[in-house]
Amino acid sequence: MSLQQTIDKADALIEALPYLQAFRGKTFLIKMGGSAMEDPDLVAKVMRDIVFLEVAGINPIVVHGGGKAISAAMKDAGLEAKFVGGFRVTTDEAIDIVSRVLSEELNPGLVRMIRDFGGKAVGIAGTDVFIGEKTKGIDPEGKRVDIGRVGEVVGCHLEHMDAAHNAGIVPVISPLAAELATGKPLNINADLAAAALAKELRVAKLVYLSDVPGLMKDPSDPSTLIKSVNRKEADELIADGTISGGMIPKIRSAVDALNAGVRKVHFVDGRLPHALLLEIFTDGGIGTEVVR
Ligand SMILES: Nc1ncnc2c1ncn2[C@@H]1O[C@H](COP(=O)(O)OP(=O)(O)O)[C@@H](O)[C@H]1O
Ligand SMILES: CC(=O)N[C@@H](CCC(=O)OP(=O)(O)O)C(=O)O
Repeated sequence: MSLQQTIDKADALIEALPYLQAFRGKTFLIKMGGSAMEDPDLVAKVMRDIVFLEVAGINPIVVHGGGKAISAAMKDAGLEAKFVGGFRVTTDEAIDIVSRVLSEELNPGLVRMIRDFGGKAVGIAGTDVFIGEKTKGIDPEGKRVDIGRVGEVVGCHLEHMDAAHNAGIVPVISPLAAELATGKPLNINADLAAAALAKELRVAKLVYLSDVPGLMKDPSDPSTLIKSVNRKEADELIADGTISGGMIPKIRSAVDALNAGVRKVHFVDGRLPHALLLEIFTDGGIGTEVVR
């Protein structure tokens, strides 16, 4: 490596200086999408970036998804994965699979990775954090239909979170809620779970890691990345059909979180090495920022 290359490395650290100064002591909520969790090597790189944030004095909280892994496990069990309005139809049989995949496979895997990089992490079942109520799905004709054990978040218990925070441990939370009426588990869309907690904690940043470079005018063309969007523009992009599928709950909950006082929301490609650090610590960023 030439001397100049070595100096460039130090420049990168200096570019991060104002951000490190601004963010020390702040809480960031990072939603790790299931679509970015397929390759364990790439997931491990994200977890290493999270350890970096923690060492830099930021309090990262991870809420993870797992839609793809749940669908695969359902298929193995001979069940068909069906979605209504972006929510998984979750029968009594399916909720057991959802709970198992999230709590016994994906959640401990993320915790282990953080620990492997010398970080401290604790897995927290979403049922110990989120209080939920059953919700209906909206079918393509706009009708409300029963979709089983699916919920929306109506409140959060923060005791486990506070304990983790005070001990300097990264909480890793699954997207399940305990039903208010029965205490039984409800399946929660992970984007909504992340936004609910971000709102409750009024975090400085909410970051969605997914499998696309960010919000795009044409989802099949990365050169159409939208670098920055405000709440009004986001609504227009939903109305004109630019935003569809899994991006709808993300952008809706982003706007919701901003309305509730969250400072900034980011959409970043979780498969790109160091995307999280590049978005947070460089002047240009690399994904989409959603601002008020
Ligand atoms: N305008 C858009 N820009 C980017 N992605 C979009 C857009 N509209 C729809 N999408 C889709 O949203 C998907 C991300 O949502 P989802 O699959 O639910 O991810 P995750 O598992 O990370 O929550 C992308 O893979 C893409 O196909
Ligand atoms: C109700 C509902 O749809 N829950 C989601 C929970 C996981 C999730 O949201 O995962 P991603 O972030 O990978 O999409 C599901 O069962 O797929």
